[in-house]
Amino acid sequence: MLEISNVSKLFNPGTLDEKTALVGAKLFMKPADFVTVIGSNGAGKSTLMNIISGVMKPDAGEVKIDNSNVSALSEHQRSRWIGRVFQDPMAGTAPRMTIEENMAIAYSRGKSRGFSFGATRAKRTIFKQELQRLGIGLENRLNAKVGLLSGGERQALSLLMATFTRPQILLLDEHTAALDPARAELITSLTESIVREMKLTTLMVTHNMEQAIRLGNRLIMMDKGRIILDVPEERKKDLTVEQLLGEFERISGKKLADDRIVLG
Ligand SMILES: Nc1ncnc2c1ncn2[C@@H]1O[C@H](COP(=O)(O)OP(=O)(O)OP(=O)(O)O)[C@@H](O)[C@H]1O
Repeated sequence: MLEISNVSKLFNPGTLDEKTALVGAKLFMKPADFVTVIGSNGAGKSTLMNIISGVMKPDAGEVKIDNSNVSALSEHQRSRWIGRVFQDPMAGTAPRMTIEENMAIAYSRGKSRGFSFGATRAKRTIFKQELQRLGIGLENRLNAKVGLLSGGERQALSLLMATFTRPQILLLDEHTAALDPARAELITSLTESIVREMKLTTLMVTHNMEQAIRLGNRLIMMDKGRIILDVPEERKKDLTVEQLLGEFERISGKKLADDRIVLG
């Protein structure tokens, strides 16, 4: 489903500010794989997400979705296959537009030109049904400006908008990190149910070790631009946070340095 082969990325090459972000990164994900990603500061996690979504081009290597090489396609061209939710609740939605208008934009993703952004009665019914899944009453606030929603409400809407056209790949970029614990838990459980129901192939970066172990069927750990550990479902089930930190230390020869680490 998603195949990343030998992807490398170096920022500011040949300058004092040279930074290695990815070194020959390889990752193969099967359909419906839900992979959590943890790693030290500057390990390359966001760069990996940016290269998959087309925000950045790698210096070398390829990204394939469903066996098609998408490396030459822009972020916009890839958006019909990729849904993404960012850490910042402000990032995934248009604040000056209403919930309904935001939903209409997400709904039109991947549809042909000439598709109207307007919300017809039929579309409005679909939007309401979808919003009901979130269980936070947004279906009764279709005309509310998104900028007036709380961070948790906006993140729930972003998650819905990123997924309701069933993307081939869902990228979750620390999408619960900016929320308070109760809202983070709400978004986490919504994520779990949407991913499970839609069988979405999902890659989720998190700084929450407990969440990384609990969610998904596979866990990868990154350090210095490389995937240094890939834990399959059978091993992940019984893993503890202490064991995970120990594994990191054993492989990388240092303690996990992550200033946003949450042990759970
Ligand atoms: N646009 C950029 N310009 C220059 N250097 C960059 C850029 N983006 C990332 N880097 C550098 O590339 C490396 C990898 O960064 P990246 O943001 O992918 O790491 P990360 O694993 O997401 O880190 P964190 O968990 O701290 O957010 C770091 O050294 C970072 O400073």
